[in-house]
Amino acid sequence: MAIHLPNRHLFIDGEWRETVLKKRIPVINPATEQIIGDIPAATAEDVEIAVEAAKKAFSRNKGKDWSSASGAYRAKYLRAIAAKITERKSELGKLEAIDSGKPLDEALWDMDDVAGCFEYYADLAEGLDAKQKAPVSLPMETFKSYVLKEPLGVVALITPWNYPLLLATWKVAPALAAGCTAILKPSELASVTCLELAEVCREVGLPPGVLNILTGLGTEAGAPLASHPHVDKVAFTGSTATGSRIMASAAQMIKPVSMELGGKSPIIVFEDVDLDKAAEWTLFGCFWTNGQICSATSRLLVHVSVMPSVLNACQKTSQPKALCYSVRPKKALHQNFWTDLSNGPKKLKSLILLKKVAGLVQLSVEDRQYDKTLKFIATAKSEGATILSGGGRPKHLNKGFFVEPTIITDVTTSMQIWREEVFGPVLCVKTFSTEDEAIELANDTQYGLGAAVISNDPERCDRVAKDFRSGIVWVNCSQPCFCQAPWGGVKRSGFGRELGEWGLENYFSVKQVTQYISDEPWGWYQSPSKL
Ligand SMILES: NC(=O)C1=CN([C@@H]2O[C@H](COP(=O)(O)OP(=O)(O)OC[C@H]3O[C@@H](n4cnc5c(N)ncnc54)[C@H](O)[C@@H]3O)[C@@H](O)[C@H]2O)C=CC1
Ligand SMILES: N=C(N)NCCCC(=O)O
Ligand code: NA
Repeated sequence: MAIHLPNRHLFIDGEWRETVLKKRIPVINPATEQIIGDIPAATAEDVEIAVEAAKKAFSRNKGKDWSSASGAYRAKYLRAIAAKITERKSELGKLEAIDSGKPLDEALWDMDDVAGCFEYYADLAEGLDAKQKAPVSLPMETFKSYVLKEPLGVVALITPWNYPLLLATWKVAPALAAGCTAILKPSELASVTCLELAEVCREVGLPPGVLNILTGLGTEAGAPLASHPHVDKVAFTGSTATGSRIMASAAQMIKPVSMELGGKSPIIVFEDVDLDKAAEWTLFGCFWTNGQICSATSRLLVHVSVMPSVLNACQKTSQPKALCYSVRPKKALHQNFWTDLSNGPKKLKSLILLKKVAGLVQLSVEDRQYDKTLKFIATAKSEGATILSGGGRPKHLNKGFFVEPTIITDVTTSMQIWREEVFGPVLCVKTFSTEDEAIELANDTQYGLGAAVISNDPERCDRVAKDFRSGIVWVNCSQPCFCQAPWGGVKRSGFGRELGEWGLENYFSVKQVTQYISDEPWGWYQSPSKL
């Protein structure tokens, strides 16, 4: 049962609109390497029209139609969007799977998270009105002060391909809840579900121009959007290199940005653990979503006394027949589980599917995720590391951008595999003997997004959680993510926090209103009437 890819245009000012230059980008199913459709390729010309639409929508009817309407009013649209996503969950999940290459059940899980995130920000939007005019206590009785939280304006939301609709939602939902109007630019490698979000917005009657969705290349659509003078803020998730480029262009206009960038996150496994649990979280932490998560715990630090048994358990668990690194109920594997790939790699949990760019998209070989991952593995080998398991393309699959889950040992801290983000299913392993040594190795990175500790000693977990230099810490788990809790990094993993109430603050400007409430003259000058 093949799934039909809808033919879409750009979504601007509440309507489908063909790109000015009529350019399109092919959509490739990474499981089959086949072109299964195409998406619009916006350019600066389209950006101009979309930004204008968002600007008008922000101030339409003096803001009463959106930006200064009540939070409760905006919440209704967010709830309607959530309901439509839920209604279309199975179709959207399939589209996400064939576009991004993630297993179908993971894509379906993402759709639940998308709907949940819209609902969550609807709740926060409803709470906004009561929180306005929050008083600020001042040290002088003759003054009174309060705070107004106002939407920042037109915001550009630029997102990557690993969680196409979910990471878009992490930005769209709070931006709209706050009263901003937005232009979303998803990744050219996976935009299909974001275009379906456009259709959802159209169906629920979101006021025109409130959310515009432009698909296209980073350089052709993303760059002119980020640098547009009428864009008041850029919220970005993606590579550190692109984040740096966007910051440089935003600096020209003193434009605020928030940055969710890469990572090389550690997971520390102490000697006091249950081996099965430790192995499962280690594998899930690095191999879930094909290892393509910015927070993947891709550096395993394991106590020297349990290293052989932990690795043994990991190797056993990552064999196709002992599939058990999903947090959901385990499913039996079909013997020929990789043969039906037409709907996406739905049963592939042990074989990891990677994205690759081909066709009309002009990117260098280095940017191709599949080649890049194999190159990382080859470099690790040439630098003297040992490929303990995996390390290549699965022999029985000759189509599709598949790479085996790979575990690498004999790693030193100067090796590329220790220092650089792979964004693929590659785990590198080092041992430690003391807690101090574990922390030092964990923090030996220019990144600081996630970090995990696995131990049965709660005090040790507390100490380690404090010592990690990261924005996210997982204790006795790795990767679970709740939209109520803050998400973001330190160091070169970026700054600013998404999700939770922090995610909403991203889209506000805070205005102080200070009032002089005394009847007495201020008294700095003599009263003119008394001169
Ligand atoms: N932190 C994360 O969640 C992610 C990290 N990455 C890392 O980035 C590497 C490369 O992946 P890419 O998809 O190429 O990431 P990328 O950073 O190039 O792409 C992310 C988004 O930025 C846009 N973009 C690219 N160049 C731009 C520019 N000059 N101005 C404005 N927007 C621009 C892209 O079109 C896409 O929408 C991966 O191998 C991985 O290491 C990739 C995706 C997500
Ligand atoms: N849905 C979960 N658990 N995580 C999403 C992480 C997305 C990221 O790479 O930024
Ligand atoms: Na794709």
